[in-house]
Amino acid sequence: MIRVILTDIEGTTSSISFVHEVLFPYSAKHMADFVREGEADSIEIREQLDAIAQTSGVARNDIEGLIGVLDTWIREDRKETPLKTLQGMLWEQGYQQGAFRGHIYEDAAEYLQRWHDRGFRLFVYSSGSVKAQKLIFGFSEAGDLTPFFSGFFDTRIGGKKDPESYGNIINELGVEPGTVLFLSDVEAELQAAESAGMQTIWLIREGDIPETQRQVARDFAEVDRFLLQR
Ligand SMILES: CSCCC(=O)C(=O)COP(=O)(O)O
Ligand SMILES: [Mg+2]
Repeated sequence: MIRVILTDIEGTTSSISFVHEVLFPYSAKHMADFVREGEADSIEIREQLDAIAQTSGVARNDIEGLIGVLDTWIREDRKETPLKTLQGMLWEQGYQQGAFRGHIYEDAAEYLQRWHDRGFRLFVYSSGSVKAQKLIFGFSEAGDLTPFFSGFFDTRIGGKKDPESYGNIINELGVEPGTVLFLSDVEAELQAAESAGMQTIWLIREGDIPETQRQVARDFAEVDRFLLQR
């Protein structure tokens, strides 16, 4: 019996193109000034720079070198927690200034509401920081969807391809693993969630559906059919 739905964002509730063609370019454009201008006043920015220096080996006092690391990580789509934290802080400005609104597929917005109303507990697990998750759903094209969610998980709980991360989430939720349905467009994430005992559905929103033993859905309406059969 499914009681909890845990969802990925990019490629699942929201288009890959919104993340890669709107959010990532915005962070690439504004990151250097954001870090240079914010460092003196913001402990949170300084903490991320400490972590970047540690991971990269670039000297902590070499701000331009650390900005270079951030640029590379954005280009390479690295899921490094300090990058994700800084991106969330930056995107907050973009959402608040109306530079963009969060893309959520219509079916995702509709079924998140329906599932919430039917008593499922909804959670997000994304590489984007919890702040970034609350922003994309809070400033979405469909309005503020954050009230539908009971909680948010990001890379601080672990990487999305690591089975241990899903075990950590299960411990936090205090539920039986088999009562959790994880939705994602990335097979390695589904594999990791299954290793921890979760049920999974592979969202394939575009392109051909490959030969697979996995439960596959084109959209959240198809996920709902699966839920109704259970
Ligand atoms: C929270 S919106 C930005 C998503 C993001 O930064 C990212 O890296 C995508 O990660 P996901 O785990 O949602 O595929
Ligand atoms: Mg994804």
